[in-house]
Amino acid sequence: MKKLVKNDYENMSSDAAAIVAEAIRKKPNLVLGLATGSTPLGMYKELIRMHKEEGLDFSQVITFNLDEFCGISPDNKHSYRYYMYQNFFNHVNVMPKNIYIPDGKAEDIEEFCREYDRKIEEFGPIDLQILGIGRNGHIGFNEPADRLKVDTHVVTLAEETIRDNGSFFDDPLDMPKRAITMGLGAIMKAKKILLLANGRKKATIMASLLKDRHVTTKLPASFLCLHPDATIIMDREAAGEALERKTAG
Ligand SMILES: N[C@@H]1[C@@H](O)[C@H](O)[C@@H](COP(=O)(O)O)O[C@@H]1O
Repeated sequence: MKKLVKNDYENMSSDAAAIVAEAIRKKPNLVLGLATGSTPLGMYKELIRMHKEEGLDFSQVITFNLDEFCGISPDNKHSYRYYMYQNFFNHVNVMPKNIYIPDGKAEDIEEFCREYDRKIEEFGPIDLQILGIGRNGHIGFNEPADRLKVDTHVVTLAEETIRDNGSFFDDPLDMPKRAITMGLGAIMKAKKILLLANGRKKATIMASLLKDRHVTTKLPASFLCLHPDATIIMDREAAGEALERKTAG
């Protein structure tokens, strides 16, 4: 696993965007796995700038989002679909037919999950998967558990995740308790993985991930240690404890 420590959030974001842009220039019909949350916002902003100022072309790119809340309609401003359109898709030339995001309102959710995996297999494997990380080590919404699922599935969110995300809702009690997430299978089959982490609130989990070097279902991101081409880009704040522990030990 490659680790890059950048001075700040802006540098982390522009490095991530540069990696995405290079991949698209090499392969215009790139299959790109996308993440939500506050972490990749800077990367999306930079990619939009590159599209507008440098003509970065997304017209053949195929995107698969990692996750979506259950029971939330696509036009709900708290849905990840809404987030993706607001923060990225509305500002670049990704074709709507090439955008795949789990449907939190699917009537037959189990069948939807199977179909999502079939689509990933049809176009995939994912060439480049962008990931954030939860404070408990989740990737997508694969929460720490005794067993991690391979396929796209419905997950009951961890208390910590509900607390962390609840503040984005007008009433934190409206925060859905379940979500659809891509499983570890499609994530680990991605040819290249880029995990982004910034801010002090991620320092403890990054220290566990980088220092302990265990693979455990209790820290889903630890599986990235086994991936042949995974890179972590973090800012100094997120890397802080890992760097300190390294110096100390
Ligand atoms: N499901 C998402 C993840 O895909 C995201 O990476 C993570 C971190 O979020 P943030 O970037 O806001 O810290 O938690 C959310 O709950």
